[in-house]
Amino acid sequence: MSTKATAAPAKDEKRSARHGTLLHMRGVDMRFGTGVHAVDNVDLAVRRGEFVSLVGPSGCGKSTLLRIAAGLETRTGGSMDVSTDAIGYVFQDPTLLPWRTVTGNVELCTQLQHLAKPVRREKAQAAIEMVGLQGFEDNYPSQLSGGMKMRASLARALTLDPELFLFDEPFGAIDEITRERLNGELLRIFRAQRFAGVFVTHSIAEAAFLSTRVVVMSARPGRIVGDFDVPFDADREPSLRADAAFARLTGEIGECLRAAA
Ligand SMILES: Nc1ncnc2c1ncn2[C@@H]1O[C@H](COP(=O)(O)OP(=O)(O)OP(=O)(O)O)[C@@H](O)[C@H]1O
Repeated sequence: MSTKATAAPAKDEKRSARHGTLLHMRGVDMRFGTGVHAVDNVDLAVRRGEFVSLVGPSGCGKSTLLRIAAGLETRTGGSMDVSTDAIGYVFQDPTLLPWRTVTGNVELCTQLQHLAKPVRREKAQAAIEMVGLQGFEDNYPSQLSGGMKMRASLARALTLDPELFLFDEPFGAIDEITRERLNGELLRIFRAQRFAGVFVTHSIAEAAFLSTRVVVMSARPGRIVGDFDVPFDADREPSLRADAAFARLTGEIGECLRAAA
């Protein structure tokens, strides 16, 4: 999918794809019809194998930026290349259909793509196993915990084999222990799939634990005011959160965030 607004889209798109850049925003701006200036002149490039978290004060335009990347919202300025059609999006809410089982929900996207039933069954089962929901295939959403619903939502997006995976604060409403477990599982999936990830969160610790880069946005209109490389190995254990280097990094990100608020 390309949503470029510049004069030479094909050339730029090929250049981005060659460098593995799946999302490239240049000077992206968003002013809503209500007069709210949500996003101000954002430059953001995300390559395959990068997991970029966006942190920033509430209302600074993080979700808006993600929705623009997904093509759910049309920017009012700047340009953007998205060099893939395989985009996964996980919302804050699991958005499961209550009348469908876990398998039925996970199959939904591939069903909308008109994939043959055996193919979508196979993809759904693989995704269900990837998120650790095996044994619950026939359960309905009302029979699942909040964490399990989120796993099902993640599995549904995984069936699309996303190359660009966008997450809008998916674990915000989940208790801390389950959230840490889901962070570990998402990291494992990222290591296996190597998509380009953009993850919106309010938690600095979650951002630093999951990401290869943490981008800090200012208060609205959201601008990028900090971009931190995360130096830890891809193979991260929960104990990393207690590491002195981890505390130093989250401290620096927190300082940047406080100055930006
Ligand atoms: N469709 C819309 N029409 C008008 N204003 C909107 C629309 N969507 C978002 N906004 C406004 O744009 C600003 C940015 O909203 P957005 O949801 O992107 O912020 P956020 O950083 O994700 O917030 P939070 O961290 O609280 O979820 C807010 O002031 C919001 O009210």
